[in-house]
Amino acid sequence: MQNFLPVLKEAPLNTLTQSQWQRTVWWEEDAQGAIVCLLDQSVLPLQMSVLRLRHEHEVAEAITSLRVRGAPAIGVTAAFGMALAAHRLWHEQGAESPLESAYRSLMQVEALLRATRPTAVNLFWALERMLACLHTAQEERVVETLPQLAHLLTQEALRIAEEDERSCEAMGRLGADLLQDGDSVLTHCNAGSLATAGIGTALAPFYIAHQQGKRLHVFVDETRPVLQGARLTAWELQRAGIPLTLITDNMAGYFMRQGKIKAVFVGADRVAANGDVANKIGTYSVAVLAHVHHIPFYVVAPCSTIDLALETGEQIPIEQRKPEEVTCIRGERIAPLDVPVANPAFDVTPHTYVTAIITDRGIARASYSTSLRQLLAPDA
Ligand SMILES: CSC[C@H]1O[C@H](OP(=O)(O)O)[C@H](O)[C@@H]1O
Repeated sequence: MQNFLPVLKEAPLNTLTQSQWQRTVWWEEDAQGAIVCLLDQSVLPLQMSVLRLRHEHEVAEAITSLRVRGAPAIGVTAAFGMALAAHRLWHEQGAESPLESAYRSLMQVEALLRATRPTAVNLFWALERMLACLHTAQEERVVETLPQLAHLLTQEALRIAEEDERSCEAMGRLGADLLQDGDSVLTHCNAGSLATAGIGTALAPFYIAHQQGKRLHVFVDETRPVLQGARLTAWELQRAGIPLTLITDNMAGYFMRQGKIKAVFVGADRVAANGDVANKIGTYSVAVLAHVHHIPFYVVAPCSTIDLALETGEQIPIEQRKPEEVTCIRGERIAPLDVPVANPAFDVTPHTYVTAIITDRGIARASYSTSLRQLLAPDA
């Protein structure tokens, strides 16, 4: 059920509670069961629509269709999807339904959610957390009934969401220390509150610096083909009162050469052990341009985005998305019929172009093979 709300300059906040208005993904329960609530990012900024999902298949579709997107946000959403499935089984099969069949069903749900998108490692990190919770419950008989299992999974998913909120704040504070009053910066895609359960990754330093009174100007790459910059980052920054200039992706070099860009801040979908970074397509081009112009290129990513199991970025799977994202804009065709199309959704920036990786546990600098492992060490 979607409730479309007109997006005015300031939408009617009484339509949504202040917290819902700020949030990307959240959890609700009612007499019929549980609900995964999502701000539908596929229709922003022209429409403000809250999706209220009661089935894990709807959650999987929301991730695949980018109604919710952004590495941390899809991890949190998938975790809620696992908990939602447990609540659905409980309400459909009854509180006394045997746990063993529920465990089998939930393993199938995990496989469904795992298959939604291949690049952002947060999705798999969050599902591993939920699987660990499930296996512990099963092997140590932590729970005796399906309602207890549903509650246990819900608490784990809520912890994942709360941890992401805190990690966004931590990255924001560390990143804000790298910003001076009057800085003009550039960002690519959307790595803001819409991409997380908190205030964002790459945009978090801008929000914190703004709160600290530092005057910033943000150049926002529109980020073809899905336009996360034009549609989502511009919307977020405008609502936050942070001055911005929206540019097309092919303008970044022009403004760098004019000396208009002091630093670049981007998010990440997966960081390999050597510091290679997978992020939205076009990030590599921005990184090379920044390198040529001696502009610091910062990656902002929580430790849940770092994949030490992959030695280099060459091993990161790159999602290939449907041609219509390139040949159409909002359903309007802009290219000839049957034209051959390539649509990789991400690229990999070699660590040599990365000035620093700002994480929730600290700032990693080269050599990343050492610094990232130190940050992720259990006793760090
Ligand atoms: C904070 S992660 C944001 C990250 O995710 C985006 O990809 P998508 O919109 O396809 O989910 C993009 O790579 C952002 O940097």
